[in-house]
Amino acid sequence: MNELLAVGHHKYSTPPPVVVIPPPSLAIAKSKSVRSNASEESRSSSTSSRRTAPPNNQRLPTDLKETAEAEELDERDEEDEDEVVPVESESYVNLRKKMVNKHNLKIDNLLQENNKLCREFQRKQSSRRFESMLEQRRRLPAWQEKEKILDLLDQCQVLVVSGMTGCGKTTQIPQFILDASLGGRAKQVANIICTQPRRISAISVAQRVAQERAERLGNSVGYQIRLESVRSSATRLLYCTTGVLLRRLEGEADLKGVTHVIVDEVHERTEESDFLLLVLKDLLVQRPDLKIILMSATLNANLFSEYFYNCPTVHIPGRTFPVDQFFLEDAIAKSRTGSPYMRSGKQNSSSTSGQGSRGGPRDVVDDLGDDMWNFMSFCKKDFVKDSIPDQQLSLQELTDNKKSVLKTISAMDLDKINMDLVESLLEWIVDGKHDYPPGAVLVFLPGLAEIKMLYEQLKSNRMFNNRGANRCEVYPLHSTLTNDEQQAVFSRPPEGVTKIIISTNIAETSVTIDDVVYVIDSGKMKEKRYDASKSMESLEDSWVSRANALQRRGRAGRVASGVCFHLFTSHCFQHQLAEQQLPEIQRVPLEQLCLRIKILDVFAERALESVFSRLIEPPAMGSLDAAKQRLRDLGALTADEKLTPLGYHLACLPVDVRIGKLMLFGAIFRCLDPALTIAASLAFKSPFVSPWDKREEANEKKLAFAVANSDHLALLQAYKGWCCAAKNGNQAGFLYCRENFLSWRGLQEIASLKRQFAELLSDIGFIKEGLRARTIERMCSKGTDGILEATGHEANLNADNIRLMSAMLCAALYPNVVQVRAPQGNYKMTSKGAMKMQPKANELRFMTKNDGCVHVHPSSVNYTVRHYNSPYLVYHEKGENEPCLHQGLQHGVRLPAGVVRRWAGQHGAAQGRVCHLPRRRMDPVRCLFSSGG
Ligand SMILES: Nc1ncnc2c1ncn2[C@@H]1O[C@H](COP(=O)(O)OP(=O)(O)OP(=O)(O)O)[C@@H](O)[C@H]1O
Repeated sequence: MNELLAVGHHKYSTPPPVVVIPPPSLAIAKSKSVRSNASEESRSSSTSSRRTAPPNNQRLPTDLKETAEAEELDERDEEDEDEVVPVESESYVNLRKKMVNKHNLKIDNLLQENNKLCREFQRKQSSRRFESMLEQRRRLPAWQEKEKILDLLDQCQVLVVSGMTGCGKTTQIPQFILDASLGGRAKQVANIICTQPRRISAISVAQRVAQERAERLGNSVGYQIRLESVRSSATRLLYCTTGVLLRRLEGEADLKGVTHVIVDEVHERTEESDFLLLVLKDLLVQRPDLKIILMSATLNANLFSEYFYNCPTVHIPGRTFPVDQFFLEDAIAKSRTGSPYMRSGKQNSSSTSGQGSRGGPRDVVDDLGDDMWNFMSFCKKDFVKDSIPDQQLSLQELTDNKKSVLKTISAMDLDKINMDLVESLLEWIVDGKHDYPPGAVLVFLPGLAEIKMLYEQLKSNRMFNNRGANRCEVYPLHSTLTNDEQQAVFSRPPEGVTKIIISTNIAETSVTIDDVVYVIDSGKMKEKRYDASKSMESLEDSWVSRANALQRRGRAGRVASGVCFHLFTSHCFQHQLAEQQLPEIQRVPLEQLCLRIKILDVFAERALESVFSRLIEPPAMGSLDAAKQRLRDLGALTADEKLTPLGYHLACLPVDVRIGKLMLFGAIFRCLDPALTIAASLAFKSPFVSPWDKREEANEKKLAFAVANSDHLALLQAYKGWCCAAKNGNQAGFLYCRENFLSWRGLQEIASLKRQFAELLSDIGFIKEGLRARTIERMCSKGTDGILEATGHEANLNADNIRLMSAMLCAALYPNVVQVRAPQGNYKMTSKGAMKMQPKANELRFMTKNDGCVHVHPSSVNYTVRHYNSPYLVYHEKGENEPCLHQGLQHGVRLPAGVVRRWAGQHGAAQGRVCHLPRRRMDPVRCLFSSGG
């Protein structure tokens, strides 16, 4: 196995290690001199008339040529006919190949290109389009701080810039640096990388900046995201995702040729950006000429400054346009809605929410009297008009008004997103019976499921479904859409049509949708959480932090004044929301990060503990020890913390390491499709559902899928059955789900994740190159998810080999092994003599190496099993604090309080092959093969 992985015999992969040819050293000018030239330039350009010839007009021939070029450029500007830089497909394999080739670029070419850029920039000053954009840019608060920022960058290596949303950090600051350098000599032209947390922002910001510079994207400004880039040899300002820069650092540790790295939205504290800061901190010593700029919302600027040896900070005061901020109480008053999510008496008594518990403020309001439903109808009829300001209401009306709002809030389940309220607000906005201007609406919901739910709900409302007049265009926006689909949200609707964008938090930072006037913030988001004691990662719905809420509000008011509705109370905003999210690094498993650290040359030889301790806010060292142990058990890391070939490949897969291992084995052993199905369900959640009142029936159906004592294989059977049923149409698929207690939405999610996983494997060269999730989706025919069609017969030769699947699961989940122990045995006398009786299921004992006795969970297909062919099982997850409950692949099923939140799942390994598994550090796959599998 090690050989397979090391030699990289998967035909598309570039094998480790990468040999990087050192690039020709480019003399990077000290920015001091860049600035002095630039200042001169800006002085000269401001004093001279824009249309007159440059000062050294005695150089006639060049001059004439330049004038002609200038005219040509201006014409091109106005006619929009410059050469288009094609969108390139940058698979990870490609990227590595390119990184090696790139250094062959001659320094002469670079200088020639720089010269051209400087000349073009000169001429641009007189372009009408450039001038008009400049007018707009000058009005942004960031412009007031331009000189200060450039001066500070002259003097120091690191700078933190903070400012309110929309003040111009992302679009302007990189341009200040670039423009200053373009006024200097060719040798001193800056080469800037600006990281963005998400691909949508990398693309849209690059597009905007190119527009501001009156040029085509891919000329001096470009972008690069995983699998796509628009850039050319002339690109000197590259917006890229943080992940892309980290990848680049894998092969190009010193970022030679780059003069500035700008890390945008550092306050988001993603795992990647925290890690990038650590890498850059080390790089500063190696590259004293490299400048680093950290850009952050107003919060937390000091933390970053302290991390970089108390570097200076610049705060950009002021914001662009005012945004009226409303909370739940105002939203209800405006929309006058009732809600099916109201607490019923039953819900009330079982409410787990702190806000809804008895004795809380809601109960006080409940005591106000009237039956709730009567009250709601009263609300709809007699509510005082919105348009009348509070001051003009009688005391009676005012009290009734406030009282009714309080009563509605008291009746709502505040832990749920009230889609009806969202719909009512949208009706209120689109109806236009208010004083706000027309404009697009951006709705923030936590995830894809909620987006689909609202989308469907709006489809049955005449105002939004366009069955009558064409009044609205509704766009979903989430990370699994293609770039083109995501870009659609930036399009302008026809006059009189309202654009409604329903988005996850991917539109929360750095994105400007220029016609957004209204923001509706559900107050919820999906957050990665990790329970180190249980080794369990999950994606949970949680309340946003105040910082998130402000970022969401900031999506309005960027080009005109705006309105934001938060669907939580002002009290909740002020007193209950956390100020900021916990940094991601403290709530995710650390295995992936360990691998990514080790893949970088600078850290390869260093102890992980010393690297982690230098992070801006290091995670608990206990979590690191657990992560290292898991990686060693998995065979990804050696005892002396070196990456194994498996570890190397896992480092390139941004998924949980066990899931990654299963995906790699699926590709290597040519049973890709089933491996991806299981991997996707491990990463998402089990599609099996178990309604409270039909648990028995649901369990029976699940047992019918059981194969080889395996929950994983049961799931595989269920998924295949669904695909088969769906061949007869969607309706048949639905029916199959209903009959078999499967979640249709869950199966859809698994299908979608499978396609994304296939893209990742293709990206690192383990399967056909160039596969994209969306292209795979287009290959779906009735009842398929597109994987078989896209990856081909060869990759799935062994897709029906259950024994091989067992072996792979065993290899991927090792060392999560449970030993099954039967009691000494009772004997029964029969006519043939004494016969050993099979033990009852509850007499079996399940032992793990570290936890002692554990139990199989009731939802597992193994719960009632009395006899196992093999005395060993492997599992995905278990509860550490409840050693008698053995947890597994299923997620999200609520159990009685105080027990566990996830259910068990286990996989029985084939008899005979795994008997040596518990031996320390034995490679399970080798073990399987050596025992004849
Ligand atoms: N696509 C666009 N169309 C029109 N105006 C835009 C566009 N992008 C940016 N702007 C203008 O530029 C301003 C600055 O945007 P920029 O993204 O640089 O702000 P920022 O300070 O980085 O904010 P944030 O941190 O919220 O992303 C916006 O407020 C808006 O006025």
